[in-house]
Amino acid sequence: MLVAHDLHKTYTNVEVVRGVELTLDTGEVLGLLGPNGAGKSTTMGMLYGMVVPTQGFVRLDHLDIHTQGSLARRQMGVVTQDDNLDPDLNVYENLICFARHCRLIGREANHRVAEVMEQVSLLGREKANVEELSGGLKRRLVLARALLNNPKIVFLDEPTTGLDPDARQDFWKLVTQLRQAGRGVLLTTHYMDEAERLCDRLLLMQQGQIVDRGTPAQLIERVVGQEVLEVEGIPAERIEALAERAGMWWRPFSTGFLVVLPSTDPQSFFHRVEDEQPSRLLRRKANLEDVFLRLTGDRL
Ligand SMILES: Nc1ncnc2c1ncn2[C@@H]1O[C@H](COP(=O)(O)OP(=O)(O)OP(=O)(O)O)[C@@H](O)[C@H]1O
Repeated sequence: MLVAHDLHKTYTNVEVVRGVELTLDTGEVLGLLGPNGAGKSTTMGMLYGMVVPTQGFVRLDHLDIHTQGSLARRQMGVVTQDDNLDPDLNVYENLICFARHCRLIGREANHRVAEVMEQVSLLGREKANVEELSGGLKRRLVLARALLNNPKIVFLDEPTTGLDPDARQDFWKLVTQLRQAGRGVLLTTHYMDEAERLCDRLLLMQQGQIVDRGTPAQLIERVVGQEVLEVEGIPAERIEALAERAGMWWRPFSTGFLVVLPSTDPQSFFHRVEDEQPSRLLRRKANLEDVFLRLTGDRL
């Protein structure tokens, strides 16, 4: 449905996005992950037509985003990083104003506003002032606004940043419902649990380029492996020696180290580390955060 080919963006001689290729289908959640400044928001901006690419193109079905932008954008909903709601208007007024922008008027507009409010569980709060809403409710209102034009694709740029765990889970349910309703969702997030839980496929970005892609499970298995150890209380040289003898990747992690367990005979390796008498030793399944640490050397 959405296709981006060879996208580049240069700002004042610095190429911040370099050769991005991606597709997004109906009923699919695609995650765009990467450290701060990797180029995720710029890429997203090019996908929904707010940032003009220096090179490359984006198509939604047969519409070119940059030459047929207004037609294409009618099929898109965008939740940006900032809430950008009008603080002088209440919840209902924020939605009805945007409905007009989507060319909805009269009863049709009222009907659609009621529908999206129900969809994001905001019914009953029509008269609430935007400033009175919690962070989670504001995010739901921004999502409701993005859904007014019944978009095929919804762009969510770090939608749950700053939300408490309950509000994040509420938002996750809404994203799952969007997927079930057959919409394509493009999501950026710094929360690896969120990406693992919600996304069908992931693209990992670093310094403007996509450095790896796959399902969460594929990336974890391919980039890290099945299991890792979190180790504290032994010298770096010992971990280095053990890891290098087994040919396994390791790195400093929190107040200790992270080391990958070999897939053949992981138990022996575990015992060798245990014999060093660490003050803390945790054996656990590898996760997306480990993938990220391995690929970028950074935390998200
Ligand atoms: N309008 C602009 N003018 C100049 N440079 C810009 C502009 N917008 C973004 N950049 C630069 O492009 C690079 C990529 O920024 P972008 O916001 O796309 O990264 P990001 O991966 O979304 O980061 P974050 O996770 O912090 O949101 C950064 O170095 C940023 O400073």
